[in-house]
Formats: sequence, structure tokens, C-alpha cells
Amino acid sequence: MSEQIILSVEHLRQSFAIGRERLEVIRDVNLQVRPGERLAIVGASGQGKSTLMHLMGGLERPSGGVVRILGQEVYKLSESARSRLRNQSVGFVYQLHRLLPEFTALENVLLPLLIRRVPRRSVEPWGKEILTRVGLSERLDHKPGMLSGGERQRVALARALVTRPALLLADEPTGNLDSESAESVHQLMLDLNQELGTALVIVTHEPALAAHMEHVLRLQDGVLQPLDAVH
Ligand SMILES: Nc1ncnc2c1ncn2[C@@H]1O[C@H](COP(=O)(O)OP(=O)(O)OP(=O)(O)O)[C@@H](O)[C@H]1O
Repeated sequence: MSEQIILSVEHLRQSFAIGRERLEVIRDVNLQVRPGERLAIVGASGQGKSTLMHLMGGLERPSGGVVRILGQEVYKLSESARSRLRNQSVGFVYQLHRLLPEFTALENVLLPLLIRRVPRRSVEPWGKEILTRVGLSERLDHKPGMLSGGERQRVALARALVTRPALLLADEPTGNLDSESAESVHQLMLDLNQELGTALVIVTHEPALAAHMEHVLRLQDGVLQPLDAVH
């Protein structure tokens, strides 16, 4: 069990039709992520990092290749089985928080559990605990509009981790934050990686965060290549 591969990607390809041309964004990506592993993906703007994250998270069907999450071939599943797998095994954090504005911080965090039709009272204590863990015990009833950028991003992180996913996919999660808020969100991801054993795959331009990762890969010309430690 401990050696079960969390995420496996084989010969992944993605291209987009632009008029009569095809834009080959992902040409041949191969990757394996083990439980609790920490991996950073770097690369210049437009090289396909967000596209790759969507493909790996089961959000966008590739032109070719295979993505497996916990051994299940993601794009062979029905739409509903794929959403279930995502809900159970993958947490996402985006550059923009994507919280629902009309819900409180606690409600936003509980949402991934409530859509499983779990009664709210049975999950509320854990929702409060994880918000406390990200330093927001005093902000449970705040709506996103009443929170700072860093606080919103911490709510987004709590929401991504409330299901205790095996894998967290984070796409420049602190790209819009000041350095102090960014540092606190980085530390949290690393702490939760240690405490919950969540594997991390993070697209980041921030050397300070990449330095905490076991592997740093560069996406360039549609393929991933190992990069020596970023300093
Ligand atoms: N649905 C789409 N249709 C057509 N082209 C697309 C589509 N999605 C992405 N692209 C193109 O694919 C390329 C890679 O985009 P992507 O957002 O994955 O890059 P990125 O590395 O994440 O960039 P950044 O660092 O600027 O966020 C871009 O040239 C983009 O225009």
C-alpha cells in the first residue's frame, strides 16, 4: 500500500486546434508521484503548466496518453465516476481562490464533503479544525469578500485538503500574494504534506517554495525535464 503510485502519467499529449493549425502544447509527459512526495513544476509562461495540471487532475481530456490516479485510468471513467475520484482523491488550489462568494469560509471549506451528502453536523468539527489549522478560527463566518487575499487563499487550501486527498495539485497558489502571506501558505502546504501525507504537485515560480520540493521539473517544449535544485 505504501508504494502505491498516487499519480501516473504516460506519454501524455495535448494539442489545440488554432484555425487550420494544431498547437502542440504537451508532447510527451511521463511522471509518477508516490505517497507524500513533493514535486514542483516550473516553466516559462505559455509552456503548458496549467494545461498539464488540468490533464493530471482529470479536468480536461488529453489528445493522447494515459493518466492514472490511484491506479484508475482517469479518462476511461464515466464523467460521474471521474468527478467522484476527483472529489475523493484530489485537492486543487488555483492561482485565484475560486471560492463561492455567497458562502462563508466554513461553508466553502465544507462543500466538497457536503456534495457527498454527508450531514453537515458530522463534518463541521473537522471543517472548523482545518480552518483553525490554517490560522482562520476567527474567520469561520466571513464571506470571501470580507477576507484578505492571503486569507482567501488559505480558505482555498483548507477546502482542497478537507477531504484528506492523496494528492494536492496547486497551480501557482501564491502567485498573487505578498511575500509574507505567500510564505505562510507555503509553510502550511508543507506542514499538511507532513501531517496528512498528501503528495504535492505545485506549479510555482517561487524558488523559496521549489527549494522545499524533492523534485523540480521544468516543462519546456511539451516535455518535462529534471532541473537541478533551484536556489
Ligand atoms: N483551450 C485552449 N485552446 C487553445 N489554446 C489553448 C487552450 N488552453 C491553453 N491554450 C494555449 O496553450 C498554451 C499553454 O497554456 P497554459 O495556460 O497551459 O500555459 P502556462 O504554462 O500555464 O502559462 P502561464 O505561466 O502564463 O500561466 C498557451 O499558448 C495557450 O494559449
